[in-house]
Amino acid sequence: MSAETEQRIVSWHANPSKPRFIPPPGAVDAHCHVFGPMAQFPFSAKAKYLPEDAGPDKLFALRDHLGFSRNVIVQASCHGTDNAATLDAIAKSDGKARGVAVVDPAISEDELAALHAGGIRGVRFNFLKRLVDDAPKDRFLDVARRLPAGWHVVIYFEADILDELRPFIDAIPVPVVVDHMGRPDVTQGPDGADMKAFRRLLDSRHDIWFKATCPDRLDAAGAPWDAFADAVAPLVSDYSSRVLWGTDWPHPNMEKAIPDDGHLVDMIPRIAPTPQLQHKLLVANPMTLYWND
Ligand SMILES: O=C(O)c1cc(C(=O)O)oc(=O)c1
Repeated sequence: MSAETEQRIVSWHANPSKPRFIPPPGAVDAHCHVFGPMAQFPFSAKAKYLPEDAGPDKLFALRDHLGFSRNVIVQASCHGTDNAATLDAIAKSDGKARGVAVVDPAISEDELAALHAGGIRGVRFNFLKRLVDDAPKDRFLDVARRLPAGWHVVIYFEADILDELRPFIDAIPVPVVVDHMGRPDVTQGPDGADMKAFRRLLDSRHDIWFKATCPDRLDAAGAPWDAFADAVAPLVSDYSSRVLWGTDWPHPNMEKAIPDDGHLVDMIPRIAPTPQLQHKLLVANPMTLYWND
């Protein structure tokens, strides 16, 4: 554990409200995480934050409270490349969760096959310097070429490195899912420079997907996150067949501005106003990527 994070932090709301929006049957929370429990699944020695336990029981209780049916559990950076906590949560989900792993690029074919059997359907490449020590593009591409059939790559980066990352993204030989839209400055509006650059990326390939997630991270004004709604609604409508939604629970690193998950769910009809869009965002799209077998 890194020296600056000795105290365990809580980054999630203790008592989230019941959303007014009722998700359609079969709705998937396609971006969430588990932390530990630490006694069973210790955090990585390289972790940049040390959270309190946020295990599968809490995650599945939240799923039910919010009116969702399934989860896609994304390996959190605090667990490094040991996916045991994520796999444990998937195993306890009764088939209602699938996952995205973080792997050492030297991983063997047998280990990849074991992850597949455990419900993993993608690998995550994280480029945020505050979360990971290094992001070796050549090694990432090497593992991206060896993934099991039907898998994709999830990539997390900030808007200011999108141009620099373009050759790398262009070379990924499987579908790509962009976490949190590559963190655009939503206060620039729907036609701002960041959204335009992100649209150019989406237009460059038809198999690049994105998560319309994290108003709490991207809109510092706080709930009801109007700038986020204004900037993101046109993107959801224009690229409705390749957009996903998730809570981001337990909101790693958000301990100073913890969002109410019920309020996050109430963002859905503002960025996806029709039942057709809501069904794509919450059911059809995530089922295509994660339950396509
Ligand atoms: O912006 C973040 O701090 C963050 C961190 C993690 C993680 O630690 O894996 O995941 C996310 O989706 C977002």
